Amino acid sequence: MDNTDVKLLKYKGYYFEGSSADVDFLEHLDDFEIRDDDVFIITYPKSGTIWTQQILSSIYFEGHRNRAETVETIDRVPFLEYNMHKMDYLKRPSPRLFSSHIPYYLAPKDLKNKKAKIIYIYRNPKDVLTSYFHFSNYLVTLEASDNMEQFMERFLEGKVVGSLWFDHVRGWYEHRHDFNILFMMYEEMNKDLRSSVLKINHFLEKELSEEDLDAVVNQATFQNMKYNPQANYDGILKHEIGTRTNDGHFLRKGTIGDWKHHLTVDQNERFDRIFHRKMKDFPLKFIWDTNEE
Ligand SMILES: Nc1ncnc2c1ncn2[C@@H]1O[C@H](COP(=O)(O)O)[C@@H](OP(=O)(O)O)[C@H]1O
Ligand SMILES: CCc1ccc(OS(=O)(=O)O)cc1
Repeated sequence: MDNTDVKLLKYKGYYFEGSSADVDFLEHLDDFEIRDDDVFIITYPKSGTIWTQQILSSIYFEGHRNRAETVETIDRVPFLEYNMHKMDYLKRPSPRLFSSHIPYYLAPKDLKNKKAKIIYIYRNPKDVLTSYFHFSNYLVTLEASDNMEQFMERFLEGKVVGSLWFDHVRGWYEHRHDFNILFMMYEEMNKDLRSSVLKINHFLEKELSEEDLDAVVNQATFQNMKYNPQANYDGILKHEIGTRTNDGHFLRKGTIGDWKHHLTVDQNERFDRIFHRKMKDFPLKFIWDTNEE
């Protein structure tokens, strides 16, 4: 695998995708001016970011609900730390929607005024690992691996964009009282999309007609997103950053438990041992399999 375009940037102990992150911006992130009606999606990579971007922008923008809007997902809900299109975030009209993979300790200090809202999506880490393995081999700026063993090693060391999954999820959860934050589980969204959209809608204090709600849910199904270029970051990934293959999609399988097809028995047992050690006493539950309640 060719890794010549890979750029991993470590800033304050956390790994960013180095070709898109701007160190000057990061240095001022703490003072980034937050508005009360800002909404942030915060995730560890591969946990359902683009899905929630789709849901949020459909809730907020009627044009998007009726498919009249042409702006790409990435420009509707831009990444705070990856300002790909050099937007002036300070001049964006309210309500501003942002996504981010930052850990809790890099959050702008104004976010602690508890008015702006954060939606934190978490996903079982074996599926995160599996999704991330494929995505790292897809995007030219992420380090590709020859096999799962190699990638799993880096994931468990935290030498990937997003750093260590365990620290990210624990960090945000343990500091939840500092923020106005809703925790959503990828697997619950997957099992019951409509209830999840309603939960998000309620948290956002938005009122949508039944018809609008149906449109939001309909546009956020995997089938409807998978072949929609806007819902796959096609513009930015295929034409700006670059991919290692032409036939992939950002949306891959969108299932629960795909890790079972990619981890060996030994790898799975090792993962379990580390998970149980690192997540001991962690109260959020995880769903590992599609049949699990
Ligand atoms: N509508 C949807 N339903 C289910 N999964 C979705 C989805 N939209 C995106 N995903 C999945 O979310 C993962 C990407 O997360 P992120 O946006 O945080 O990088 C991918 O997982 P898979 O690689 O397992 O398919 C992708 O397919
Ligand atoms: C802004 C587009 C983009 C860039 C890099 C990504 O990778 S990761 O999720 O940070 O690993 C995703 C989206």
